[in-house]
Amino acid sequence: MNLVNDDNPVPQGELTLKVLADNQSTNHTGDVFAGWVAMNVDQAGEIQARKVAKGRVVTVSIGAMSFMRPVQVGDIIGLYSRVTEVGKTSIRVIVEAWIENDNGDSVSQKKLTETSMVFVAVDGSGSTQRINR
Ligand SMILES: CCCCCCCCCCCCCCCC(=O)SCCNC(=O)CCNC(=O)[C@H](O)C(C)(C)COP(=O)(O)OP(=O)(O)OC[C@H]1O[C@@H](n2cnc3c(N)ncnc32)[C@H](O)[C@@H]1OP(=O)(O)O
Repeated sequence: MNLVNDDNPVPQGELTLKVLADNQSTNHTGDVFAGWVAMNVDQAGEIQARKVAKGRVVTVSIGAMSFMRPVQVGDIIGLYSRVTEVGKTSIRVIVEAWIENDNGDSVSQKKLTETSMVFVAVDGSGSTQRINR
């Protein structure tokens, strides 16, 4: 499966999180750094996985991420997520990040990145927890 592509012109999944790239998202040259995007992708995936686990989850795996375009300070990033598999204790979530800017008349959406993540349901002490379905 080719996870990173522009074949789908609209985001797939549920809008889970919206974040604004600000001055704290940049490196010393003023560019928004990939780690900031990855952190927000991780958070969106966690929010979606928690709904299934009905409790605490931890990230056990993050797939490859390619960044298809630069992010500018002031850009709004929409994080869309969908659950694709639920195991005994694990939840696979695909997260897409889109640059979404609203100029008042129209909203432009450009895909930034996409990845597949696996979260594991855990209890308060961090031990795996079976998911009740
Ligand atoms: C300039 C630079 C700036 C940088 C700027 C900062 C950058 C910013 C980047 C941020 C990017 C975000 C990055 C956040 C990433 C953290 O937050 S990392 C820290 C959070 N994660 C953790 O702490 C998890 C640590 N791992 C663990 O505690 C244990 O491995 C776990 C998750 C409890 C699992 O324990 P285990 O004994 O392996 O359990 P086991 O029964 O074998 O497996 C449980 C389930 O997981 C599945 N599983 C296990 N391993 C895997 C795997 N590798 N793949 C898929 N499934 C797996 C199993 O198949 C099983 O599934 P089910 O059949 O039960 O459904």
